[in-house]
Amino acid sequence: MADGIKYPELGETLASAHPSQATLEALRTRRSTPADFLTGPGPDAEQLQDILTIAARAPDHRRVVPFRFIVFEGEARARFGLALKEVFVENEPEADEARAECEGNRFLRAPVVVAVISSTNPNHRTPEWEQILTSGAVCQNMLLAASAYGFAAQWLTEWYAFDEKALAALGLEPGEKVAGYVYIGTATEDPKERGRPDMKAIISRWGE
Ligand SMILES: Cc1cc2nc3c(=O)[nH]c(=O)nc-3n(C[C@H](O)[C@H](O)[C@H](O)COP(=O)(O)O)c2cc1C
Repeated sequence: MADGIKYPELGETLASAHPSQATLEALRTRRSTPADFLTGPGPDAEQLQDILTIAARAPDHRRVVPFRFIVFEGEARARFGLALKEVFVENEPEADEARAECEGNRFLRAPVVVAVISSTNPNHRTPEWEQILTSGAVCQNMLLAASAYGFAAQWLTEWYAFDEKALAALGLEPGEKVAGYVYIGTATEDPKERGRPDMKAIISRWGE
């Protein structure tokens, strides 16, 4: 646990709400930063531990904990990249070397990459659908915690979240899936606002 960071004890009474204009403003203006626009520094060990601990507080029906994290830092990013490159070349033997090199460098785009693994228990009383949703909430919590620490981030899947050989290289157990690779670092360029949902189109009031 990071020095000075206090996590609640089991059974401790907690605030039922956290009124904060700063939080509202951060949520109103939240944006992902594309991985290509990330660089160092990234979170240090204590910050990352806290970011992961916050992410793991996502809503989780009956505390199944249907997720786990695989962290990529330092030279592990390049080492995993070699495995990705190998899979890519096997899948696309016609592709040129520059493209293969690019695939091998994917994890080098950010100082820290966290693979959020959806690891559901299909035999549990909690429907698997709910367990899957928890992993999405974990990823979003991670983005918000990273942002509150001053880091930029992006939640990606890309092809290597779905390729069987890439998943084997990642070390997934049967039935596990990648909910996302969360790239965390410092933005080289601030993002611009993108289109947002037409709220009128997505809100209805039942019975009206
Ligand atoms: C499960 C999931 C997977 C995603 N995978 C990709 C991806 O592979 N490539 C990509 O460009 N964006 C991907 N995105 C979208 C980005 O994370 C991001 O949401 C998008 O760039 C819009 O930016 P915003 O978060 O600021 O709205 C994914 C989002 C989710 C929720």
